Amino acid sequence: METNEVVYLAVKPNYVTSVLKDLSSAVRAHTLIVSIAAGVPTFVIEKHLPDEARVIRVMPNIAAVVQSSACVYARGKNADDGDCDLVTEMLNCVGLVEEMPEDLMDAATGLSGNGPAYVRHYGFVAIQALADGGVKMGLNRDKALRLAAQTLLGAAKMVLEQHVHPEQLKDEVCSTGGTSIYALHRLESCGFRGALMDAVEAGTLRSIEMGQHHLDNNK
Ligand SMILES: NC(=O)C1=CN([C@@H]2O[C@H](COP(=O)(O)OP(=O)(O)OC[C@H]3O[C@@H](n4cnc5c(N)ncnc54)[C@H](O)[C@@H]3O)[C@@H](O)[C@H]2O)C=CC1
Ligand SMILES: O=C(O)[C@@H]1CCC=N1
Repeated sequence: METNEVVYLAVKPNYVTSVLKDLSSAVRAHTLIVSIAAGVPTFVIEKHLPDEARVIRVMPNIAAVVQSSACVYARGKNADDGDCDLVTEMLNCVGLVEEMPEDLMDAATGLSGNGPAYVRHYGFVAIQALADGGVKMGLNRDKALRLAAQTLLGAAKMVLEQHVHPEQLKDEVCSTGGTSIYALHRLESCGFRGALMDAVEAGTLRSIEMGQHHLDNNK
C-alpha cells in the first residue's frame, strides 16, 4: 500500500472480521482504516490488524448521496488529530460531521444512521405519508411529493442553519386556533413522538447487541 493510504471498510458488519484477516498483512503504520460498519467497535477492528493500525469508526447517513448527511465518528487508539481532520474534511463534503466518544456511537446509529429509514417508513412527518395525505386531500402525487420533501428539508435547514429550536419552529407555525395546532393535536393523539423515540431506542439497542456479538466472538 502507498503512503497515507486510506482504506474504507464498507462491507456488512458480519463480513468485517474475514475481510480484516485478508487485509491485515497489507496494513502499515501509515494506513488509515475507516470503517462504516454498524455496531463494530474499533478495538475489534484493531484486534485483527497490526498493533500500530490507525482506525476510525464512522456512522454515516444515506443522505450523503445528496450532500446532506449527518455523520459521526469515533477514533481508535492510534488515530491522531491529523487522521480525524482528514475524515472530517472528507465527510464534510457530503454534509455535517461530528466526532464523539465511541460509547455514543450506538446512540448515533439509532438516531442518524437509521433515521432515514424511520422517516421513509414510519414517521408521521415522513415524506411519503405527508404526500399521501396531500393526495388524499386532492393534490396530485407529484406536487404532493415535492411539497412534502421540501417541507422536511426546510424545517431541517431552519434547525441547522438558523439554530431555531424545533419547539420554537412549531410554535411559530401553530397560529392560535389555526390549522396546524389541530393537525398537531392529531399527531400527539397518534403517539408520533413516542413511536420515533421507541425507534431510536430499538436501533441503539440493536447496535449495542451487534457490538456485544463481536465482543463475544473475539474473546
Ligand atoms: N445503508 C446505510 O444507510 C448504512 C450502512 N452502513 C454500513 O455500511 C456497511 C455496508 O452496508 P450497505 O451499503 O447497506 O450494504 P451493501 O450490501 O449495499 O454493500 C456491501 C458491499 O460490500 C461488498 N462486499 C461483500 N463482501 C466483500 C468482500 N469480501 N470484499 C469486498 N467487498 C465485499 C458487496 O459487494 C457490497 O458492494 C454496513 O457495515 C452497514 O452497517 C452504515 C450507515 C448507513
Ligand atoms: O441497518 C443497518 O444496519 C445500517 C446501519 C445504519 C443504517 N443502516
